[in-house]
Amino acid sequence: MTQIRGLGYLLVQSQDIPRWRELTVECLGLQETSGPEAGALHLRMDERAARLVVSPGDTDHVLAVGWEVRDQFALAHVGRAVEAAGFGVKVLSQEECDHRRVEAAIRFDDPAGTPTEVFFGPILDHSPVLTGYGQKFVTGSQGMGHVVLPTTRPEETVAFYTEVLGFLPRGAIRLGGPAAPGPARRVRFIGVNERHHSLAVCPAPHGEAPGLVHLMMEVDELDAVGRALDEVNKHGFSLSSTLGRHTNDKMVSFYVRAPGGWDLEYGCEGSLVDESWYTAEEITADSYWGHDWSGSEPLAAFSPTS
Ligand SMILES: Cc1ccc(O)c(O)c1CC[C@@H]1C(=O)CC[C@]2(C)C(=O)CC[C@@H]12
Ligand SMILES: [Fe+2]
Repeated sequence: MTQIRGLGYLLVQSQDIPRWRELTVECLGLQETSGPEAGALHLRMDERAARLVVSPGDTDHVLAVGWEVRDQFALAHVGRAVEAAGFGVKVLSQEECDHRRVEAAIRFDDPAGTPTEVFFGPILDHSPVLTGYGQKFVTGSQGMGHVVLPTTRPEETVAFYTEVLGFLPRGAIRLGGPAAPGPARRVRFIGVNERHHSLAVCPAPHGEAPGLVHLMMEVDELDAVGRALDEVNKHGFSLSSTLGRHTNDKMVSFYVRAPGGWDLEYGCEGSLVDESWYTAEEITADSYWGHDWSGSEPLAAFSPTS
């Protein structure tokens, strides 16, 4: 049984904070809030102080994927398991924890090179959550959403999350479709709670920045997804994929290119997994309908010139 309860936060760096604000606040309806870092964009989705923080910098890349555990005992347990697997673990200082607004955290790189943190004790903000469309973000026991990580070492990366951190396989899709020539390369979906996947590991040709394929956030109503889609188009953001419904988690979503060459997936109606009966399946289409990727600009993780 994994100690990890869900995706807790995501910290990224970007050269273009104003455009990030336009996308997340004006188009997607996240709440901008105050925070410890001057010049950074602190974004609220729920009662947590901030779920997504975008810090200004010279390059665009992930600073930390934050996984949440129940308490200090679970954190110690995970730290020991990661060290025993031969990975260097750093305990974050009080200052670093204050910056993230958590009680305690550890940090290590996963086999893909993703800066990974495990924490407990998020600090809450009890003021009303003011979202742009009156929508609620689906978080709570399902965590803040899911991330898809690119990796040049898919086997090691999946083995790390499943065997060291105890994440659960939640199926796969073959890249290039079921009849692709050569050895099968799979995107593997991995979960830790009732959300179908909190993580997906995507084979990628090279391992440089930004270190992310996408972040998915879920809202509680289709109208918010539609309204966000209108605003994304109105504000001239590049749609990586049109609206569609996925075959595995049944989510209705679209994908928009964020500054930095990776995507934000914005959706609703994700299904819940019942671990009593679930078995990992291989899907042969990413969607029942929609999700036209043909207008997508290349992902930074896939283009050799990034
Ligand atoms: C197939 C699928 C199911 C549920 C999801 O939340 C989800 O993001 C996906 C798509 C995963 C993946 C991706 O994000 C990058 C572009 C990919 C690699 C494809 O070209 C097919 C699968 C896609
Ligand atoms: Fe996704």
